[in-house]
Amino acid sequence: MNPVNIDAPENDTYINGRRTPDPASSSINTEQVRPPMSESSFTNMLPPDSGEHTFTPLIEPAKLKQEMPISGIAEQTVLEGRDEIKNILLKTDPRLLVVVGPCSIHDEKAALAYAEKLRRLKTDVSGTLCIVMRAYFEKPRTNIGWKGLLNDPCLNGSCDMSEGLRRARQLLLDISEMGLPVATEMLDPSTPAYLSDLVSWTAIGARTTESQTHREMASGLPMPVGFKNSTDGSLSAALNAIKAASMPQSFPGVSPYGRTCIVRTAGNPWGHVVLRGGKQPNYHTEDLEVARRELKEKGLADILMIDCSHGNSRKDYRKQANVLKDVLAQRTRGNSAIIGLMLESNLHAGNQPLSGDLSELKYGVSITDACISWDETQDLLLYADRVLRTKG
Ligand SMILES: O=C[C@H](O)[C@H](O)COP(=O)(O)O
Ligand SMILES: C=C(OP(=O)(O)O)C(=O)O
Repeated sequence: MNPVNIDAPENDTYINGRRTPDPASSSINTEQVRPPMSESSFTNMLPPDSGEHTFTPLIEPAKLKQEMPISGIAEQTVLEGRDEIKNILLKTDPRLLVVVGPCSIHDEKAALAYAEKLRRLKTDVSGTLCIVMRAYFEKPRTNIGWKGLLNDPCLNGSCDMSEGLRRARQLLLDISEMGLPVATEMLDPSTPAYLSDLVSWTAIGARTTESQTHREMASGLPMPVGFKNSTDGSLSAALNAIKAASMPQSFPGVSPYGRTCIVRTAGNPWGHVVLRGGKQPNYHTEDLEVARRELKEKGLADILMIDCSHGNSRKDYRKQANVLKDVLAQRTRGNSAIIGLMLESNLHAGNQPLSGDLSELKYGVSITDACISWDETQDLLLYADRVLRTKG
């Protein structure tokens, strides 16, 4: 837990537990700053070889929201999006939920251009599909790599998370004001306090579904939450997560005013599984039968969402179309558990490495997982709409 003293001026930095006043606002020589008792105790707790740790306070969630308040239109989009998704989960709305968009957002201009195209398409297919845009700002990495706009918005390792939070919130406001509801992955437990009021659907990823911390976080989220199956393909962690997150939980967390405190949540009844494949894809008929049996054995609702990317496409974006078509066919043949799909899509197909020279980055191309292009996305969603209209 971050030991930062919330009463300290916002721009002070902590080095090995010692407060260092913001040089811009103070002429005190940092060598002369004697840490108060609690801070020196913390310093003593660090192992002698721990190197240099620094602690830079972030803006309080309540302050960020005050600076960048949700507008009436944005709030309406978010709440309507949540209600539509809940009705799909209850099966009172027969449409298919489609969470579609970039693997990660690194360029807001491209994200808004994508959102504008999706907004127009959403209207055309609204009779059969409930479209929600992926706006992912936090990337869980298998080992190392860029961890998303929130962590490193300047893409250069400077990790200016204050800027990342502002830019993520601004983009969420802009997309919601266009009337397009948004989905994201919540990775760091401190993120929801800054952004959750602008999100209609949340994923807990394959690498964190088994984590108690993430289940606790999900139990307090105000929107439906999809739990991915584990990276090896097993489902049990996701099923246990749905149960854990549906219950009231008590855990240490951070208040809207940035203070560590005991959080008590009410439980989130809207948890469901997202099948994303693992060592093998898990979207075929027999996989869905197994998943439905496991849901039943656990006493959970007969609800499945299928991620066409990740393990289900064997990380080959060109296979996402096959997955979508196969799952649609299963649904039109009568598999009533299938309530939604996920696609990783960007303005342009494929992906590109994040190298040192940012001027080399191609516009509208993912810097994390490879995505299908906008043109292919549009064709696929129009295809899904046709299939669902004719075959139900
Ligand atoms: O969707 C994103 C990635 O699959 C996930 O962040 C893991 O990526 P990595 O294996 O490239 O680290
Ligand atoms: C990281 C993601 O998925 P998963 O957790 O399934 O790997 C993602 O959807 O961006």
